[in-house]
Amino acid sequence: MAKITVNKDLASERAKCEFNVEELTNYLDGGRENTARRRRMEDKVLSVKELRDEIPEEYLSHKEKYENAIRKAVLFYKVQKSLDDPNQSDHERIRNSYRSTITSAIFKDNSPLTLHIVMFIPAIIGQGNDEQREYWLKRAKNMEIIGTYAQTELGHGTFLRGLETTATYDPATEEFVLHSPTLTAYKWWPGGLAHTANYCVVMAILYTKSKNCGIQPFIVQIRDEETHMPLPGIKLGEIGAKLGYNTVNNGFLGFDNHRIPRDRMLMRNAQVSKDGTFTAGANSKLTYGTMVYVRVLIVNNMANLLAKAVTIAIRYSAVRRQSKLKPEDPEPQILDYVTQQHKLFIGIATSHAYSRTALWLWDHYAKVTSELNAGKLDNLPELHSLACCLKVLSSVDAAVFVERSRLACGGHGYMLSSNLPQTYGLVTPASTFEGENTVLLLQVARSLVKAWQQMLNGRQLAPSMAYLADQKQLDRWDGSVNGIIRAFQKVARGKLAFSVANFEKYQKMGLSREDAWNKASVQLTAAAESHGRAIVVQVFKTETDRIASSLSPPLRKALDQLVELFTLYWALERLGDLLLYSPLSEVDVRDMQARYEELLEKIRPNAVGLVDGFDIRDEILNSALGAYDGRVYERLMEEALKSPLNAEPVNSSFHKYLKPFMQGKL
Ligand SMILES: CC(C)(COP(=O)(O)OP(=O)(O)OC[C@H]1O[C@@H](n2cnc3c(N)ncnc32)[C@H](O)[C@@H]1OP(=O)(O)O)[C@@H](O)C(=O)NCCC(=O)NCCSC(=O)CCCCCCCCCCCCCCC(=O)O
Ligand SMILES: Cc1cc2nc3c(=O)[nH]c(=O)nc-3n(C[C@H](O)[C@H](O)[C@H](O)COP(=O)(O)OP(=O)(O)OC[C@H]3O[C@@H](n4cnc5c(N)ncnc54)[C@H](O)[C@@H]3O)c2cc1C
Repeated sequence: MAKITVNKDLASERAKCEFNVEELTNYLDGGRENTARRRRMEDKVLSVKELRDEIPEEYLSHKEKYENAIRKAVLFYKVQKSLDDPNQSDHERIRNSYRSTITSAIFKDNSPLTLHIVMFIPAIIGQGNDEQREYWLKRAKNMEIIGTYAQTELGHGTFLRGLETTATYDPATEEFVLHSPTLTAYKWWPGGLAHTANYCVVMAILYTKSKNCGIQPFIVQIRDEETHMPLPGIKLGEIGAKLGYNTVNNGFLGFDNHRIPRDRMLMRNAQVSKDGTFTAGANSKLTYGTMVYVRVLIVNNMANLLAKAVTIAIRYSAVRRQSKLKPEDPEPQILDYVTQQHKLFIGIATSHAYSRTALWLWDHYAKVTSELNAGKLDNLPELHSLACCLKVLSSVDAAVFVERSRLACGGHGYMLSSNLPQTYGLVTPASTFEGENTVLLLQVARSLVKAWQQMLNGRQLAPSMAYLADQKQLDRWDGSVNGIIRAFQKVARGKLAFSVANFEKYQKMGLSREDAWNKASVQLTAAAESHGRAIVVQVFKTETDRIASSLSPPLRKALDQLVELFTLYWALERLGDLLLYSPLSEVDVRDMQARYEELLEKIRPNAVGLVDGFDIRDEILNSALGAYDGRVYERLMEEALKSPLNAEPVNSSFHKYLKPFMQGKL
């Protein structure tokens, strides 16, 4: 194997790291065996040279990008399948692979099969009855059919009760007639829908016996299994170029009185019998279950994407030298500027925070799902609220800190060869998809207002909201991490109390409940955001304490520093709130600021070790700035030379346009 020459600044950073990087990687992976398994899988996938791109994806046309992505998706799926452990349950498989980012090595802009894996199969599992699961899952898991999740329409994404696609039951033929009555009823956005999928789960308003029975899921064939031609009564296409996700093949779909058999309605929750009698499920919101599942997955996805961005930016900042700190000294590494540390260390801490929170949420999701399967629905509202608020916070923070990582790399961060713009293109849509963030915060607010009323009635609250019932004042500011967590809870409680009071005041002033809610909604969403912050800091602290207790002291210390940095960062970001709702004094603020700056200094020698600990291979980072060896300038030049414009010294446009133009002949 060729010896790697590592940039000397990066090498000396690695030499001064105070903990064992491999121990950190094992901790993040959930044990040495998981690390080994992940690496074996990466080795195997990366050994398939056909999965690599010869020409950088960015130089392909839109059509070529799609075709190349499909070529790789098929191969990638086969390789992954050959590595599957058949003894693992779906839950274990997802839990054990939560740190797997290998998809990024193959697709800079995501796979056209993502929706098949992430939503189509889960929708069948969550919405299909036993018979339907037996039939459709086998076909979907064997890739005999490829599907997607078609819910959003041109006119409605958020407001599901406003969807216009209808599924009208015809008892004479025992069929549903799917129809898009208007242009705005066209399904719009589903990944893989345009040219990849031949089936999809369609969410449509069910009409039977002339009654609207709400949104129900239907499994619909949209293309012929042999020719892949759209079936009669189906209009299909691609929605066009986007900020990111360009290889995901997002599509549109319209129905012209398209008929499907009765057994194509997924009937786990609600049913339509042969004569058209509708039987409602135990809770109509169980139909929204696939979205809850994906919101839970998104939290982890955000942690992984942020880990990628911050690895690139920290390594680059160790290599890059610019300006002067002291006139007599050489130009320092830009990582020595405390403002640079302030921009980036929070990204490392945030990735850890959401990685821990995502696992905690996943286990909670698994517990509630098994309760639902046993007919116990009590914990569904809390799960919905938690999934909404953690999806919102993780997607907002990831977008902010990925973009900050890009900006922290100066001009080179703007290059696609840094892979930072594409990473931003992968995180930013998560603020919109799977429930637009403001809308989800309003769902959280709704659950908090309900909890507030339950508390006033002396009822017990769900565990994640129990702190709302803590009436005790926070008498003293002790500045400890646990003290700050309690202060965050006081902030959330105080903001909620204030928004509930205003909501009630607006109603007393004569506004309808709905108008009062709308008028109070800025405060309500702020309360929901604070509730989310309180949960994340608490889960980050308690889960780190729980899992890290057996680690070596130097690693334990480094992790504690990240927890403290995260807590202090948000305390300083939310000073106004803390001053309003906790006994914080000016002296305490100055003390927090000083501690925060001390922490940056303490973390500084470990910064490269911390991102090395994420253990994201060069092939996955896909970045000229972030590679392990730090050959930043050489790689930037190598990537520049791949530009098709560099294939010839003079471009033909010179003779065609520029020359005649400069000579006044054009
Ligand atoms: C919730 C809504 C906003 C409102 O719905 P309604 O109008 O029907 O509700 P009401 O206001 O009447 O009632 C509210 C009531 O219901 C409760 N409720 C609501 N939702 C739920 C729920 N899900 N579960 C339980 N309960 C629920 C709520 O609490 C209220 O109860 P009370 O009355 O008691 O107070 C709704 O309209 C809504 O959800 N809108 C959002 C729509 C949405 O989310 N659409 C998503 C479309 S699909 C999509 O966007 C796909 C995106 C692409 C995803 C790709 C992700 C990839 C990355 C992650 C995975 C990585 C893995 C990598 C794998 C690899 O590639 O290798
Ligand atoms: C990359 C990407 C992939 C996607 N993939 C899929 C897919 O595979 N399948 C699928 O079905 N869909 C998919 N979607 C669609 C996605 O789920 C919707 O875009 C999303 O749910 C938001 O809905 P909307 O676009 O209608 O936004 P809108 O609801 O129109 O939002 C616009 C603005 O209105 C505000 N707003 C709306 N309602 C309210 C309210 N009640 N109170 C206050 N403010 C409000 C929002 O806050 C926002 O500021 C995808 C979207 C993207 C970007």
